[in-house]
This record gives sequence, C-alpha cells and structure tokens, in this order.
Amino acid sequence: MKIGVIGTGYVGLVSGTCFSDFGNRVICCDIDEGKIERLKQYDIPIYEPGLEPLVRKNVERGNLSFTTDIPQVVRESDIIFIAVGTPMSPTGEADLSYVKSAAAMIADHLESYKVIVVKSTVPVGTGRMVQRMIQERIGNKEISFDVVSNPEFLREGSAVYDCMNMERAIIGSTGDQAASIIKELHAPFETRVLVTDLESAEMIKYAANAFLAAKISFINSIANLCERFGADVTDVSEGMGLDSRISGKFLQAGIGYGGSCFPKDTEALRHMSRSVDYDFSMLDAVIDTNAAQRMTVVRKAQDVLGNLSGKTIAVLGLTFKPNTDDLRYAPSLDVIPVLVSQGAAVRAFDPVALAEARKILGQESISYYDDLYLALDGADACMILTEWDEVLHMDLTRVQKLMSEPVVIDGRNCFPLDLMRAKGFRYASVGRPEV
Ligand SMILES: NC(=O)c1ccc[n+]([C@@H]2O[C@H](COP(=O)([O-])OP(=O)(O)OC[C@H]3O[C@@H](n4cnc5c(N)ncnc54)[C@H](O)[C@@H]3O)[C@@H](O)[C@H]2O)c1
Ligand SMILES: O=c1ccn([C@@H]2O[C@H](COP(=O)(O)OP(=O)(O)O[C@H]3O[C@H](CO)[C@@H](O)[C@H](O)[C@H]3O)[C@@H](O)[C@H]2O)c(=O)[nH]1
Repeated sequence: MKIGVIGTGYVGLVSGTCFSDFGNRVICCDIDEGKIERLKQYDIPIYEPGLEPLVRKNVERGNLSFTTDIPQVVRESDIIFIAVGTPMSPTGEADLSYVKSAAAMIADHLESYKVIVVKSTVPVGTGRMVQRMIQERIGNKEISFDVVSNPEFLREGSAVYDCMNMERAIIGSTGDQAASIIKELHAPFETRVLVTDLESAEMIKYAANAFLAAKISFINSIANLCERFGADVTDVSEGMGLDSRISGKFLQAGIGYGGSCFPKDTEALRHMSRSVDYDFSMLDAVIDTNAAQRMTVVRKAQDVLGNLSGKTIAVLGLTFKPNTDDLRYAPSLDVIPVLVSQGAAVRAFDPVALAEARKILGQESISYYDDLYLALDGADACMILTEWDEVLHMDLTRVQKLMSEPVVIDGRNCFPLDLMRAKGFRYASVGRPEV
C-alpha cells in the first residue's frame, strides 16, 4: 500500500516508519521544513530509542521518504494518515486547527479514492466533521473517499516497540470498504482488531487515557493515605495488582502524570462532557488529584529542610518520564518555579532535555547539569522527579559523601527503604514510611 503521513511528530514518524517496515511505501510530510531537512539526514528530531536505525533501514530500502510537498503526498497515496497535533487550548478543549488545515489540504488535492485515517487524538465527532469539510470543499467533483478513525496508543520512550507490538488496532469507520482496507493494512502486525463506528473509536482513545490517568490518581490518593497510616504503597500496589481484574500496571505512585497526552486528553474529555451538560465529577477528581500530587515533593522538602530560602536543591530529571526528551506538562515545570519562588537555588540535571528546559525555565536561580554528581556536589537536598537510569543506578555511597546534607526527596520511589537507611540518607518518598 502507498501511505501518506501528514505530520511527523511522535505518531506520524513512528507509525509511518513501522508501517514502512512491513513493506508499505510511506511518504511522511510536514509543514516544518527544518524537521523534514533533519529527517532526510537521519537526524531524528525526537529522542526515541530504536527509531533512528529503523528510519535509516527503511529509507535505504526505498520504503520511506520525507517531503514538504503535501499535494504530492495526497496524489500518490492510497491511504492518508492525519497525525498532526491536537494541543490543549486555553479552555481545555482540543485545538483542531491543525486537523482542519490538514483536511483542507487533502480536499484541495484529492483526485481519486482515498482512505483518510485520523490517527490524531480528536474529540468525538471530529471524523464526521472532517468528512463534511472535505465533501464541502470538493463540491460536485466525482471523487469518493472515506474517513476512518484509527487512534494511536504508543507511549513515548517505547514508541517503536509499542507500535511494532501493538496490542490492538481500533478501526472506526463509516463504511465496510474502508474498514477492510485498514484492517488488511494491520495484518502483518498480527494484532487484535476491533471495528467500530467513528464515534466509538474516537471515544475509546479518550476513555483509555482517562482510565489510565484515573488509576494513577487513585494510587496516588492511596499513597497519601499510606503515609498517614504508616503503610507502604509499593506493597499495597503489588497486592492490588495480584488481582488480575485490577492488574499492577499504572499503579506506580509518584508525583502524578505528565506528558503530551494524559493532561491534555483528560482536559479535552472534561470539555466534551461539559459541552453536553454531563457532570463527569470522577474525571474532575482525577485531574484535581494530579495537580495537587505534583506539589507533594515541595511539601516534603519543607518538612525536612524547613524554610527553603538559601537552600541548594539538586533536581534529578526534568522530562515527564524517562527515555524521552519531551517536557510537555512535565511535573518539573511546575515544581521548579515553586522551589525558586521560595528562595531555593536549583541545580537541574537531565540527560537529554537541558537545552529545551533552559528555554522554558530560564536561568534565574537555576543552573543546568548533564552530570548528576556535579549537580549533587554540596547540595542540601536531592529531589528526584524522573526515574532515569542514571538516577536509578547512581552511586549512593558517592552521593551521600558529596552532598552537604544527605537528604533525598524521591517523587518516583526509586530506592528500597532499607538501602537508603543503610547508606545514611534521610529519605522521603511517596506513600512509604520516612527513613
Ligand atoms: N505523543 C504521543 O506519544 C502520542 C501518542 C498517541 C497519540 N498521540 C496523538 O497524536 C497526535 C500527534 O501527536 P504528536 O505528539 O505526534 O504531535 P506533535 O505536535 O509532536 O507533531 C505534530 C506534527 O504535525 C505537523 N503539522 C501540523 N500541521 C500540519 C499540516 N497541516 N501538514 C503537515 N504537517 C503538519 C507539525 O509541524 C508537527 O511536526 C495528537 O493528537 C496526540 O494527542 C500522541
Ligand atoms: O504507574 C504509573 C504509570 C505512569 N505514570 C506517569 O504517567 C505519565 C504517562 O506515562 P505513559 O503512559 O507511560 O506515557 P505516554 O507516552 O504519555 O503514553 C500515554 O499517552 C499516549 C498518548 O495518548 C498513549 O498513546 C499511551 O497509550 C499512554 O500510555 C508519566 O508522567 C508517568 O510518569 C505514573 O505516574 N504511574
């Protein structure tokens, strides 16, 4: 099959590359010329393990190419993926302007039958809107097309693995012909396929993300209770997870979820609910719990250090999770300004996101380190926000000696309590007794 991909962010680039690896001819396009130039040089604009060799392999095989020529992509493809961003607007609603402009570009260059696949996460009703928009724009021209919703479920940091080993493909369609074309396209992935109507497919994506976010907010609330009752949330999660109906996945307590998806998708779902006068109070609680959870590390630092003014705090990890350079809605972007506003000097360590973090957070009272030990040298406290391998495997004996005060506030529960006790740290983690 010939696939055109509009948008080369995580979803467009990773899914386009994976589909090319199964023998399809894929052309990825973007309005960002700089991004396309970099991709042509195998300079991958995102940090994503395993992606560069897969891109290189498929470009060299002639299965994958990059262009800014969107009309060419529309003309030469049988299937067109819309994989543009749907960022959060100031009201919480998903901003559909990129989806609309992609749909307009497709309509303006449509010459023969195409299946238009919306891979972006879009509010329920968007597929129908895209269909109407394109139909209106092509007017009386005798060209047929179908719109399919095929939401993407990959995670950043394991995106290539998730795409190649997808657990399911959701295909929401208005017609049998388009559904079977997209079903056939997924055959090499040997995955479960669920065919639904357009609206249900769009809802599945939001429901899945909101449910996972709810698991996180739930376990974080249990963690807060564990702290008050002297229980250990890591044991509680494990015990809960032994029930296969619950499953232990997404029950890791910490400083709450961040990233380019959960915060924006829970807000968008809340906006959708309000638009139909439905009071989704459970979702409100998920979102509010997450916002409050971010600040628990600041409170713990105050409990241990007292006034933060004049204290030097080494913050380890800036990205919203390890193995990505994505800072979108990362807890660090909320926590660090609060530490600074309380008079602390922050030393920020991250293995991949320093340049971007510097642009967002600035330099006032913040210095940036790509060496974790330099950041910790002479610090009054260490605050862990991302469980990077560098953090999980740091030499604790060395760290204990380097720090001015051996205080670790751990927002990700990286270390066993016994180990931290034995190494001589004062250790405050999430939902576990203090050491
Ligand atoms: N990031 C993820 O892990 C992930 C996972 C699943 C689903 N999603 C969803 O997929 C969508 C894309 O997410 P992302 O993180 O890949 O987005 P992104 O913002 O990182 O990238 C989108 C790309 O689309 C390009 N673009 C915008 N308008 C265009 C147009 N008219 N023509 C060509 N290119 C255009 C932009 O220049 C940008 O490079 C979103 O709806 C998101 O919610 C993201
Ligand atoms: O037990 C857990 C699991 C995750 N998180 C946090 O939750 C956030 C999101 O993590 P993850 O889901 O691994 O990353 P994303 O790349 O944001 O992927 C989510 O969002 C994507 C975009 O919609 C979906 O495609 C994926 O299926 C969905 O997992 C991160 O801040 C994690 O630290 C926790 O706090 N506890």
